[in-house]
Amino acid sequence: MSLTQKSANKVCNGTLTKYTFTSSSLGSLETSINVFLPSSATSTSPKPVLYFLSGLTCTEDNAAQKGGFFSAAEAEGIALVFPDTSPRGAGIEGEDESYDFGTGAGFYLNATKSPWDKHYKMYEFITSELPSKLSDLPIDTKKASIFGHSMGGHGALTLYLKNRDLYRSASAFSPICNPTACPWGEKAFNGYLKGGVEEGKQYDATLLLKEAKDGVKILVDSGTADDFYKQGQLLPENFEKVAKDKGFKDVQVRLQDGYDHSYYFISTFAGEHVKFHAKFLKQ
Ligand SMILES: N[C@@H](CCC(=O)N[C@@H](CSC=O)C(=O)NCC(=O)O)C(=O)O
Repeated sequence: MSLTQKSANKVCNGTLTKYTFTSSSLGSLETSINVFLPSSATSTSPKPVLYFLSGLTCTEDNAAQKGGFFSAAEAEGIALVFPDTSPRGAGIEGEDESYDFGTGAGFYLNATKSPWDKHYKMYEFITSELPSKLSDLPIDTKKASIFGHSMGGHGALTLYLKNRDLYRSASAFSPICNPTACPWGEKAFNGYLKGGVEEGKQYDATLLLKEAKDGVKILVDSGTADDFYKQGQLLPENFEKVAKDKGFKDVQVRLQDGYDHSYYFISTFAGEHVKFHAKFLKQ
């Protein structure tokens, strides 16, 4: 087993375990994940998995500690995996200077610009290396879905739309829906990608949805009192317009009255999101 266990806590009758391992995708840096296993998970009854991608400044702990996902995951018999949001300790100059680039802000892409391209490969990490690391756990990684928050919502939507064979459904809380058209996305793509925003189009959920074949299963929730929404960082209206234009019946974009960008919002709708994915994971 290449996972090193750091802690384990019983929660909602299941178990949350923190593991570390050395990641090849992230240039041989150590990374940490939290894994929730429902009490029904056994080697003879492995459970489907729902990956949660967190937002800017987060580690693997924010959503585990504040998301409120465990009760629904236990009831549905679904494992949850919470990875970190970037490599840590790459030693790149400027890596820790801002909250929205570098450490804690990997943007779930594969960097192509030096010096970021050696370590900042969160796309490869989540889609390929992470599932392989779960092989000794009672998890059926062939039954997988993905969700996330803000930058992690962008990650969930784009990884799903680019890998319909890997994930059955995607959902997101306050996602960055159209990163080629907002300041956070422009900064990330210009910083990590040789081709800048043009190269970043391959990581833009609204643009990917335009090219998607029908059958997409997506739930998006954003709050009307979210300052980042008001500043035009999230642009759910652009994503919704494409879904409507394409006639995608299984794409829901909901604006929730009075909710902000915080984990209070996420925890309010956490159970609904887990149940949304359970429909597809248990088919
Ligand atoms: N200036 C703030 C911005 C950081 C922030 O709000 N991060 C959000 C995600 S934003 C989009 O990806 C977050 O989830 N924060 C952690 C939390 O536990 O709430 C700052 O630097 O804090």
